[in-house]
Amino acid sequence: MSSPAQPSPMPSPRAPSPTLPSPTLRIRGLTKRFTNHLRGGVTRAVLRGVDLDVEPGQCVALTGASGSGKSSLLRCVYGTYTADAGSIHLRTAAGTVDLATAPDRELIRVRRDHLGMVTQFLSVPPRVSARDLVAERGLGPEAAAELLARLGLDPALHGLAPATFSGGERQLVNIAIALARPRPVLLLDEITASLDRHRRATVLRALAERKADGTALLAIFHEMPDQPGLIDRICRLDDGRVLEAA
Ligand SMILES: Nc1ncnc2c1ncn2[C@@H]1O[C@H](COP(=O)(O)OP(=O)(O)OP(=O)(O)O)[C@@H](O)[C@H]1O
Repeated sequence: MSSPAQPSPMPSPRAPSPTLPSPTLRIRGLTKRFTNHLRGGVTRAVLRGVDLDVEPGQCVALTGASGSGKSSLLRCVYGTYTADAGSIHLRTAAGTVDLATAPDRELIRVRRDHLGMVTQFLSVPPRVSARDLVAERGLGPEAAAELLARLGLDPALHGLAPATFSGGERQLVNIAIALARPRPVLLLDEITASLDRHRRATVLRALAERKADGTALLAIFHEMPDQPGLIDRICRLDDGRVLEAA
């Protein structure tokens, strides 16, 4: 696979859009317990009253030991896991919704228009090309190919379905799908872990651009990226709570 093209210059950071209410994401008292039914219903509290705000145009990096609950926190925000207690207010120009209690139909609408999540796993229908998967998000085929190329996916792969792609190639498709439709909040779960150094830098630059456009980012990183201007705050999950680390 060829090396990615020389990156286009980063846009100068702009102030967050004044039309977006602040904070975009306000989490209060978020609690999540898991019950092991194979062990007599023993319960383990993973999140024990998480408080966290993410402002428009801000990137909050989430760290913490393995198993500290970082992915669980993101999954609660995205609605994959239901919260046991607490609130997760997502504020957009269209209004505020509590993701902790929103009905499924509302969650689906919020995900489409306001809240994206990228994980390390690509789940896509078979026999649909990488370009079409990205284009389907409203971009059109040319812009989809441009985005994929910019992220560093070899153009020879654009017309192929990602089923046979390498881990890193699949991840680039995953990221392109998430970036294809701009949404005010992006949840990112270790999205650069399978990428080489060049592509990691390219993806981090693309995230910094989204941030400069006002997108709020809540991102799990095991290794803190050194992309200038990307990370505004580092928060650590410890004993089920979020501590401000920097
Ligand atoms: N669906 C689930 N059912 C039961 N336990 C779960 C579930 N999801 C997560 N856990 C447990 O919750 C704890 C936190 O897991 P989580 O994946 O959120 O941690 P993490 O901080 O993201 O870890 P890592 O850095 O290793 O990815 C772990 O002990 C995990 O086993």
